[in-house]
Amino acid sequence: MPQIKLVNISKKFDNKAVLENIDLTVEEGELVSLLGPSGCGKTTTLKIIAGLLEPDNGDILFDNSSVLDIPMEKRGAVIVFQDYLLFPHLNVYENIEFGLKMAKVDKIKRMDKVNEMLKLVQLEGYEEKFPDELSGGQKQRVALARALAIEPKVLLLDEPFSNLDTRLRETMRDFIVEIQKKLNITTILVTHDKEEALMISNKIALMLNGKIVQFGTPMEIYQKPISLDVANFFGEKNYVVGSIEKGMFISNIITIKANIDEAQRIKAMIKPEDIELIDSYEDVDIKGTVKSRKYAGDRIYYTVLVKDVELKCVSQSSRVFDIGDEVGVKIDFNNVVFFHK
Ligand SMILES: Nc1ncnc2c1ncn2[C@@H]1O[C@H](COP(=O)(O)OP(=O)(O)OP(=O)(O)O)[C@@H](O)[C@H]1O
Repeated sequence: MPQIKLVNISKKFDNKAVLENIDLTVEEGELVSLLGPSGCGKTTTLKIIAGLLEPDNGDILFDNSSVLDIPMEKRGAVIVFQDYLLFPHLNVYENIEFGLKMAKVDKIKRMDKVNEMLKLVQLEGYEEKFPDELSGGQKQRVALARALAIEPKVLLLDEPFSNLDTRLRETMRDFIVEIQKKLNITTILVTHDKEEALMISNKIALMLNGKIVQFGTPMEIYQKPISLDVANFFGEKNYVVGSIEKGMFISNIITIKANIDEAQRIKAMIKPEDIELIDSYEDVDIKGTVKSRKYAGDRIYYTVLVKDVELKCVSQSSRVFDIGDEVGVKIDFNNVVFFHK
């Protein structure tokens, strides 16, 4: 299964830049997510890799050879779209068989392959069913089986879970990751769901406005965002403004070590989950007052006023505080990230 390399890919629609200088390397057998908000160019990137669209500039390499001049059907990359695009007049067997027929694979081999795929996606016994007799999860498994039947080198998944309810979404995620690992197939998945990308990817390419703004492992990208835009994409954060003097970040509410150059205005990012609230009589340096509380079952969201700074925090502790309570505020300083303002 090949390594995929996008080199300086750009694309315009109606004179509007949709992709700008995209560079991306997906190693053999890796699952990489293209993550980003609606309209940032994820699907366009996927279509360019598959050969459904041509880039205006740049190159696409599979194992270091350009595939730009190779037509879609010979490129060895298949896309599974979010609406599955099953043929409604063909049954499950015929849907899975379709690509093999197009490739003129002989009948016995087709039968073997379809049966292998039915087993892989656990749909044995469903051969005669038509798409409208299937649940969303089953349709998706047929679409996956149809895509994998032709033994592609590259699997491209466009929001494959977005039409499924939460429970089924989790099951299908695990299922796809399992199959992807089993076949060791190089896979690129498009999603706007940050949690999904964090949970299933080897690496994430975060796209904003037609550019890849950060590429890294889920932990790198979440813990060490390189910009405020990246940080904010992953949810609400606290920003405390201060300065750097002699290796220390100094602000109104915290003074901590910071290994960055001296600067007058710096923002320290503190994630809500890195703040713990404790009873105020315990031994803590920072104290505050609970301003608001939102109960979300397994978590509680609080805002806490520390001097003139309002901090958001999320707690999974069984200790519940009331609005107006005086609390101790413990911050995990190891996870603080600094940005120049
Ligand atoms: N064939 C086309 N002609 C003109 N504009 C297009 C075409 N395809 C996509 N676009 C535009 O390009 C931009 C990027 O679209 P794309 O589908 O790649 O985004 P996306 O990140 O996949 O978004 P979504 O998650 O909503 O599908 C959008 O502004 C879209 O309107």
